[in-house]
Amino acid sequence: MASLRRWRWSRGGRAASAAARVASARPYAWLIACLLMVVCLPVAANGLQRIDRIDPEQAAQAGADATRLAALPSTAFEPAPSATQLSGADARGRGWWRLHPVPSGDDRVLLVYHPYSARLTVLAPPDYRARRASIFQPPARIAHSQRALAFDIDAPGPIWIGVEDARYPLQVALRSPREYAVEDHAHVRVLWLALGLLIGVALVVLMFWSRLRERVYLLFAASLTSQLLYVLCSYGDAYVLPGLHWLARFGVEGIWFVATSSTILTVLFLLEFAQLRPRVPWLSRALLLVGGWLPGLLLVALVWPGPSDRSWFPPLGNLLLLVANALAILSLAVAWWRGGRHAGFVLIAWVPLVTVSTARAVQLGSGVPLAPWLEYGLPVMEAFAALVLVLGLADRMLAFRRERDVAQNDAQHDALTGVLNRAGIERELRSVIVTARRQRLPLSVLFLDLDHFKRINDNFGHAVGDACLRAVVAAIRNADTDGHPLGRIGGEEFLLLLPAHHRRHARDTAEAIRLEVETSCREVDGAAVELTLSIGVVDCGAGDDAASLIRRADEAMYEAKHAGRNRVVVVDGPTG
Ligand SMILES: Nc1nc2c(ncn2[C@@H]2O[C@H](COP(=O)(O)OP(=O)(O)OP(=O)(O)O)[C@@H](O)[C@H]2O)c(=O)[nH]1
Repeated sequence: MASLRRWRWSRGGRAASAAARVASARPYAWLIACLLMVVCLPVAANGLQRIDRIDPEQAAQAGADATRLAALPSTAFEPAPSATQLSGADARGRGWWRLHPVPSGDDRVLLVYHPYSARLTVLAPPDYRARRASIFQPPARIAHSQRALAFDIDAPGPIWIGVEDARYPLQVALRSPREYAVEDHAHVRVLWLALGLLIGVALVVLMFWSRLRERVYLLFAASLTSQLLYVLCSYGDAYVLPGLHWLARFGVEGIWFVATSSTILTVLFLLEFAQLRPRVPWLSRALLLVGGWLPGLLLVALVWPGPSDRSWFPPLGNLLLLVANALAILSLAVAWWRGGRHAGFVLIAWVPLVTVSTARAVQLGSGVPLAPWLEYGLPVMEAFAALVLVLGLADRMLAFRRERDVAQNDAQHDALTGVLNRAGIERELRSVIVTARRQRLPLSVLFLDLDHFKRINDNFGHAVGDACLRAVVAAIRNADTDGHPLGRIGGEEFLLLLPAHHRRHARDTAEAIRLEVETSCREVDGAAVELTLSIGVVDCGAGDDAASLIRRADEAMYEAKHAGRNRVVVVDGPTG
């Protein structure tokens, strides 16, 4: 046994060092490394010499009675093909087996892994009294996870196991209590690492929804929660968790209900998040039918009172899941190909998840034992998908923010000249007044108006008039190299804000602008326009607000007009 453990650990060690090499080669190779570790979780010899399958009819006649089972003729037993699993159950998942343990003087634990829907009856030495268990009937004192149903074996001798409702061959093993504890801890670590991630992401997404009230967040959180619940129920851990043990009363039908609800919620989330409806209308309709409406009908049929036989459910449910998965991948691929960036995110998240969930559906449907990679494939890939989709949500928020910024920019800027529009410059003025007051700094405002602009339009046309407005803005920027806030507040009227400028300093800037326009805007677009500016300058007084500053600057500009245009007029503040 010790050499076997050494071999196992050296195998795990080689896998880990190989994984480390991969990790240095690629940035996301840690994920592959994690998967390798999971796939290479130690598998011990199972402590059994042989398993015999008992003829179903003769086992039924003997009932759950070890004495009568032991008295069956040798023709009632046939060696099972494998000494690690209870294979050969009938179509309803029923059967009886006799286990021959490897002789040992130590106490051991009989483990039946991943029982899922199976209900067990175990007759074991020394007393051979019937002990019944399933994940829906957990023992009163829980010492381990529900990964395996465990029965203490205190004495040598054959063990009898009766199974009902098994959906695939069950793996069995006899281990020492210590070995059981070690392997169970390894399992709990891996499982709860993945589930913890899922829970964390679901909570964060729920918080986002509580503030943003966008349906896509709610659907995402609901999809994650239902996936989490499915893993917890199918692994049996839900039934030992406080607040969830009541789910045990629904048995395996409860698991089917959760699985189908999870498919529906996930499909609704995909449709919304990847914007499949506008991008791939036909495919999204088909997806909604196969992944939404039909599973919904199945759910209604499942809870509908009537005949208790629900064996029709798993094949139908699994079939719908497989078709919905295929449709989802196809829809996402087409949407991505048509430029849907978020469909790309979902594809990256979904392909591994769909692969493992399809494999799980095939495993459940075909009755092959649960493989180690598949045991953790589902929770690990769900956690991976959750993380990628959070990235996708962040990307979606970024795209919305960019759109909002563009809209905000458009709303505050003049399309013709690119400077702030009236609303934009007034907002800026209110802000610089507050700052100037807080910092006890001066603030000057220039009101600039083109002289005889009507004539330019009349003589040269509006196109030249527009070009003149752009030329004036360029000239103002040339003269005011510090790029102070500039806005167009009317047809040919501009406002320039000069924070930290005293009146005299502002007058110099205004004069420089006036001169620049006069000299550089004589000709625009080949037209001899001879542009000039009349400029009013005021500084911000104690009693000023944005409106009074603009009004006083406008009055100063009018004084410049009346004084003959092409000049700068500075007026004193109301209170100095
Ligand atoms: N090309 C062009 N013209 C505009 C635009 N907005 C307003 N205008 C014109 O600007 C002219 C403004 O004329 P007025 O208000 O009479 O002023 P003015 O001719 O410059 O005369 P003073 O200001 O007194 O020197 C009008 O003819 C408007 O049609 C614009 O975006 N493009």
